[in-house]
Amino acid sequence: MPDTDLHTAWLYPREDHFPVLTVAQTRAAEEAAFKAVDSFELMKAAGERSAARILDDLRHCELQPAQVLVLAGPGNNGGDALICARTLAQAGVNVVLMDIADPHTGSKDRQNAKKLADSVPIPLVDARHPVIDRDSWIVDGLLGIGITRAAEGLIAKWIELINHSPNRRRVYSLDSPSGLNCDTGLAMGPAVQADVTLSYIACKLGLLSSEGKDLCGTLMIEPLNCERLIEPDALQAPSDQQHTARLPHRLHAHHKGNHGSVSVVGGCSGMVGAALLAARSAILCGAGRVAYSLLADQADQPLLDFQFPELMNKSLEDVLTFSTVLAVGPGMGQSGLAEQVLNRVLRANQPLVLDADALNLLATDSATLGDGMTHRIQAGWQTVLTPHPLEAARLLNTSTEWVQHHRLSAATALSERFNATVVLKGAGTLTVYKARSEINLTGSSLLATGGSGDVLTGCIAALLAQGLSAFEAASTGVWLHGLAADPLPDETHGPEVAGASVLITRINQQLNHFLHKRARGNR
Ligand SMILES: NC(=O)C1=CN([C@@H]2O[C@H](COP(=O)(O)OP(=O)(O)OC[C@H]3O[C@@H](n4cnc5c(N)ncnc54)[C@H](OP(=O)(O)O)[C@@H]3O)[C@@H](O)[C@H]2O)[C@@H](O)CC1
Ligand SMILES: Nc1ncnc2c1ncn2[C@@H]1O[C@H](COP(=O)(O)OP(=O)(O)O)[C@@H](O)[C@H]1O
Ligand SMILES: [K+]
Repeated sequence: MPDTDLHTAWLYPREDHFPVLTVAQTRAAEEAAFKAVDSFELMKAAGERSAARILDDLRHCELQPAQVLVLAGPGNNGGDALICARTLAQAGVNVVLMDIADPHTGSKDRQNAKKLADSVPIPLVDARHPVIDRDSWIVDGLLGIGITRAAEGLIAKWIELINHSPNRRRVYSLDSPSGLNCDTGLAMGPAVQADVTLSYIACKLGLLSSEGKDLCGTLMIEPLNCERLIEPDALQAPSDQQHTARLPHRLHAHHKGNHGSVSVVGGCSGMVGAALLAARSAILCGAGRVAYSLLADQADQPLLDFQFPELMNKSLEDVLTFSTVLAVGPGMGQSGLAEQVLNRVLRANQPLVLDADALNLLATDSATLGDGMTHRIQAGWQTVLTPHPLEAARLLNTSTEWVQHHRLSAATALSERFNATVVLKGAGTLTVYKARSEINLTGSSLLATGGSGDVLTGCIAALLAQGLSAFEAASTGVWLHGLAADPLPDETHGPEVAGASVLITRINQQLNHFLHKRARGNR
C-alpha cells in the first residue's frame, strides 16, 4: 500500500462491497474455518499477513522509524502479535517485543506462537515498565475481539502510553484497536487510537459504528481465505458502485410525473424551516414535484419559499391527493393537531417516511395512532422510519444507552414491530428491513448539525418517489446524504463544518456527479 493512501482513504480498498460481522458471527466463521484448517494456522496467517502489510508500508515510507515495537497481550490477539514480531524480525526489521503474558499461560495456539517468536532473537521490553524511548512504529496486539471488560492494570497503562507517547509515529492495531468493543463501537475504557487497523476474517460491526471509525484510522480487511464461510445474510456494507446502480434512471422522454410527487407534512409555528429543508432536499434529489403542508398558524406561514419558488404550499387534503410519497414529521411538534394529522396520513395509501415528531408521537402509545399503524401494517403499505438513537429509545421504551449498545437488534426490533424499513441514524447508520440490513460508509460529523435529519428525510422521500423500493431508497438515501461530507471531483477534502442548507447543495452535486459517472460507464 503506498504511504500516501494511509492519509487519503479511511478504508482500503474501497472498491467492493463487504459483509460486516458481529463478534458472535466472527467466532462462528472461525469455528467453520477450523474444520478445514488448524486454528494455529489461522493465527499464523493473521500474524504473517499483518507483517506483510507493515513491511510494505515500511518500504514506501520516507522517514523510517528507529524501531517497530510489538505489544503482545494475554489472549490470541497477543499470539497474532508474536507471529507478526517474528516475521518482521526475520525480514530484517529492528523489532522489539513486549509480551505481557507468562510463557506458560494463554491458549495452546498462543503458546505455540511464543515458541516460534522465541526461535528468533528479538530484544524484549519489560512489560512492567511501560516506556517508549525511541521513535517507534507500534503493533498493538493487546486485546482483540475477546475483550469483556474495560482494560485495566498493565494493559491499560500500555494503551495510555501508546496514545500519549511523543515517540509514537504510527500505530497498527491487530484485528481491532485494543479497548474497543467490536460489537458496539464503544470504548470500554482506555482504547488505542490506531493509524491503521487490520481486521481479520471480516470487518466487525463495532469498527464502523459510534467511536469505532475514529479509533481505527485506516481500516484494512484481511479475509484470511475465510470469505466463503460467512453467513450470506450478514449485514452488508454496499460499495459506491452498488448504490450508484440503484439511482433512478432519468430518460429523455420523461416528464415530471415520471419522477414522482413528494409532500412534506410538518413545520409547526417556529419550526417551519425543518419542513422547508426536507422539501428543498426532495426537489434537489430529483423528485418531479414537491409540496409542503404546514401545521403552523396562518400568520406564521411564509407566503412562499423565495429561494425555492418551485415548492408548493398546499393544504393537508390537497397533498393527500397530490403526492405519490409523503414525508411526515420534520418540525411537526406534538400538539393535538399534529396527532390528528399523523393519524390521517397513517391511513393514506402512499409510501410514508416518518421522522422526528412523527416518531415521538408514535412513541406516546396513543391508541388512535396505534390503530392507524396497525391498519398500515395489515394493508402492507410501505413505511420508512428514520429515528436517531433517542427517538428509537422512545419507540422501544428503553434508554439511548441501550440502543447504542444494541444498534442492530434495536433497528431489527423496530422493523419487525412496524413492518417498516428502519434507518437508525448516527455514526455508522444502519438500514434494516427485517433480516436484510446495510451499514453506511459515507458521512462524518459534518452531518451532526441541526436540520441534517430533515434533509435526509427529503432525500429518502425523493428516491422513493422516483421508484426505488423502500429499503433501497432508505439505504441509498443515507449514502447520498453522507456524500455531502466527501470531496467533490474538484476538491481535495470535503468540508469539516457546514449548515444543513449547504448539505442539500452538496448532495445535489454528488448525485449529479454519480449520475454522470454511471452514464459514462462508471469510468
Ligand atoms: N480464534 C481464531 O481462530 C483466531 C483468532 N485470532 C485472534 O484472536 C483474537 C481473539 O482472541 P481471544 O479470544 O483470546 O481474546 P483477546 O482479544 O486476545 O483478549 C482476551 C484476553 O485478554 C484478557 N482480557 C480481556 N479483557 C481484558 C481487560 N479488559 N483487561 C485485561 N485483560 C483482559 C482475557 O483475560 P480473561 O478475561 O480471561 O481474564 C484474555 O486473556 C482475535 O481478536 C484475533 O486477534 C486470529 O488469530 C485469527 C484466528
Ligand atoms: N458523527 C456522524 N457521522 C455520520 N453521520 C452523522 C454523524 N452525526 C450525525 N450524523 C447524521 O446526521 C443526521 C442527523 O439527524 P438528526 O439527529 O435527526 O438531526 P436533526 O433532528 O437536527 O435534523 C443523521 O442522518 C445522522 O446519521
Ligand atoms: K488489538
